[in-house]
Amino acid sequence: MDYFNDRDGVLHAEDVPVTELAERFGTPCYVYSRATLERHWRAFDAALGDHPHLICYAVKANSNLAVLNLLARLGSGFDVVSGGELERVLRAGGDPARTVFSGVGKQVWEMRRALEVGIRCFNIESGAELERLNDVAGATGCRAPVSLRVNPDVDAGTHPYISTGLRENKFGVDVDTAMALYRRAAELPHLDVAGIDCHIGSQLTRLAPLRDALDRLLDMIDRLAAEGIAVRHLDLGGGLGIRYRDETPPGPAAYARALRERIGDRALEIMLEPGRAIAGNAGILLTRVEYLKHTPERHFALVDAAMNDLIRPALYGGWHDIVPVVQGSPAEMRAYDVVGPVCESADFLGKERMLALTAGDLLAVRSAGAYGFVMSSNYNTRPRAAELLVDGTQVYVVRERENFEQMVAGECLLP
Ligand SMILES: Cc1ncc(COP(=O)(O)O)c(C=O)c1O
Ligand SMILES: N[C@@H](CCCC[NH3+])C(=O)O
Repeated sequence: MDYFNDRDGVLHAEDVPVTELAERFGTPCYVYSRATLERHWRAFDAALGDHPHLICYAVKANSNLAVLNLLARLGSGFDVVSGGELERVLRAGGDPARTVFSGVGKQVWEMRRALEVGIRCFNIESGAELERLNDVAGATGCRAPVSLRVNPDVDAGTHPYISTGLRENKFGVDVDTAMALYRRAAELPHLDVAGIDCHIGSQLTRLAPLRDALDRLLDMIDRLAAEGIAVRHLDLGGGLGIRYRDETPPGPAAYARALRERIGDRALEIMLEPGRAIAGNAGILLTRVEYLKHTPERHFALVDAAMNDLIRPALYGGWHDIVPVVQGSPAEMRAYDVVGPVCESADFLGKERMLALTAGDLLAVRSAGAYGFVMSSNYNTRPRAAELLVDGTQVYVVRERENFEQMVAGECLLP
């Protein structure tokens, strides 16, 4: 079931014609489907069934407060990577006791704040960070729950920019270093060894690398137990891919089966940090064709969304389906490069897409719910787009389009 689908030749977001959204709220804008977000979150939760578990949605994928709030209401946990994301979770009604803190560069203020609100666990990525957290916790008069993020050196088979579990990546620590750091953590007075963690990359389309990583972690868990260091949870991070084009990634059910099989009867709570798999296909970017431009080399559709709105095509060569909102155009079908107004040749949303277009047509860029708005910027002093959330026939403006004053707020002229 796709909650973005054609009805009578018009793309709908749940029960609302997307044409109506464009008319009422303008373009470009992001449109999210509440039903899709819920269905995806519940699929993870159901897949782990009665095994003790916590789904910590990766806030970075889509951090809109309304999105976080609806997941919090389902009972979701959260994975944050900054003090800012932690504040978003709190503002959205998320439970700090279900929140884990990942990331290689946690600052003292971020650690302090996370301790103050009582987060579930710090995913520690280096020896220096471990020592710093012990000091901060000591000064705060508490014990900090920790996991070590293991870099298992497995090839996740994804784009190099979003691969994180290889030795050359900055993330986590190798197995031997992690073993030594666990011994150190067990000695430090202000740390509580709670779990073990890894995250090998994003947009994974095969289970094999996840299984390999899991096997390495389970082996470590058994060795640590033999040394008297008991970890209570196993956090395998996020990473499950989605279908942008023709990928066939494993779903949460297959993933959970593989996990439970291998974990066997070890008393381990399972944590997962899915981001893209929950939000990616729950959103579209709506844009309008401003001009058509035909050159001897190419046909261009110049649209009102750009790389500042959706940077994935420019940054990773990310492929997003681009579909007309209204079917049945009489215009000639051509291979269009769909490009924005930004002054960069990397400013494209898609290349050589077969489309029948007329200026003024609406297009939907699909699979834009994750790493879309959150990676947007004001480059070329373009306002960041509005975000809408559709729930059946209801439409909520969950973030207004920026105005010029907001874009220059905090800047000043020289005296
Ligand atoms: C530590 C961590 N957890 C979770 C995620 C979420 O990943 P994804 O959106 O691929 O599920 C990421 C991003 O890749 C991450 O770095
Ligand atoms: N921003 C990336 C994913 C990054 C994952 C971050 N750990 C993307 O759009 O594919």
